Amino acid sequence: MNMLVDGEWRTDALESTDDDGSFERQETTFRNEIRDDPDARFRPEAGRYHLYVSYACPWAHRTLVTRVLKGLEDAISVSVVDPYRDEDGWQFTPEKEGCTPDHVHGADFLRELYVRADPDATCRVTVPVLWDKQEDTIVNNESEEIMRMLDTEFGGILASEASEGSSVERSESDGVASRDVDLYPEGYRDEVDRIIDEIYEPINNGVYRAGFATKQEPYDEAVDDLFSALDHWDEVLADQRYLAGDRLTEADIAMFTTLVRFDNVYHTHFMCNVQYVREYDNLWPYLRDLYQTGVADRREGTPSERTSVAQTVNMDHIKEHYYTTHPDVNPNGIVARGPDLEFEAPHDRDELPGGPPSDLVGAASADD
Ligand SMILES: N[C@@H](CCC(=O)N[C@@H](CS)C(=O)NCC(=O)O)C(=O)O
Repeated sequence: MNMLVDGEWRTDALESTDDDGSFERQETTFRNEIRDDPDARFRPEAGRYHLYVSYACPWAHRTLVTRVLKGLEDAISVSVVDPYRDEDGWQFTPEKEGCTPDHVHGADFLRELYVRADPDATCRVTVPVLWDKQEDTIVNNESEEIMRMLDTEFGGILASEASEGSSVERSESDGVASRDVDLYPEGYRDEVDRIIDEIYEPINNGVYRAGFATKQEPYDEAVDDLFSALDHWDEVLADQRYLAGDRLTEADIAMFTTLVRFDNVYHTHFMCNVQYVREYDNLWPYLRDLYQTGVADRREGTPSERTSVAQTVNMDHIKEHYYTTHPDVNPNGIVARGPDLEFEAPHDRDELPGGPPSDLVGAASADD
């Protein structure tokens, strides 16, 4: 396994699969918080923070979806790494489609930023990374915590942007600023936390447990857990629009980034092939509903190109990453062709109670 040990890049560090063949995910290391509190070390400020992501990574993808739904595109900048990861870890290859330079330091490798933040770092070099340009360090590299911070701590920024002249104009023309989107609403919080926790092991991490298992038994266990959890949520979603009921929440974002990769990658590459998501009666329309959620373009009444969940999905990066980056799983690095999914097809989920927060819209409901 490739990781930093005392600030040095090592390609011979301990394995991530146990003796019994089960995949073990490592703990993340940078766990600071941005808080909307005058005494906090990291305070929400427009232009201060930067996100390092891979479009391929489901964990990083959670932060991108939250950033877009919250309207934080102008407040928090983003750099995108190359989807192909070799022995050198994540790298910046701006010449490649969909990738960017490291806008903050012009680094060649993501690991340089980890060492800059902690010269003695001993950890895996993972995305997402939330970087503080002011203190020149990593705030946090745990997706769930970053998602929560973007969701709950930046309300003041959006409100103040909206009260400035130019932002108000922008707000009226494309709905970017002053957005009423709370993805962790009062009254739903315990349920959202419970669901995020509940789906993590069998679903979000379950696909990896299946794909990286090196023995039959842990693979079987992972696949059983995964599909019983998917069956369960398919049933739940027959009567309610979202995982926590009638409101779109962070729990849906956590589920979305796994489901959207499922049929193209996990089904084949990770051998999660009991069933496709597109064969589920409710999970498949639910996935399309989330994919089509975005900010209303006020002229058209449909999600605008710039600010929708769809715009955060880069299937080319997703497929290239998984199929080419795990030689143990797919030694020849051939990228499986299909399936071609119609994420844009109508979903009829708007017939169920509830809907996206008031400033968001789903494409199918807008057509009605
Ligand atoms: N707990 C982390 C996990 C992030 C993670 O594992 N990211 C993967 C990409 S999908 C990564 O960067 N892996 C590189 C490595 O482990 O060397 C989170 O949720 O943010």
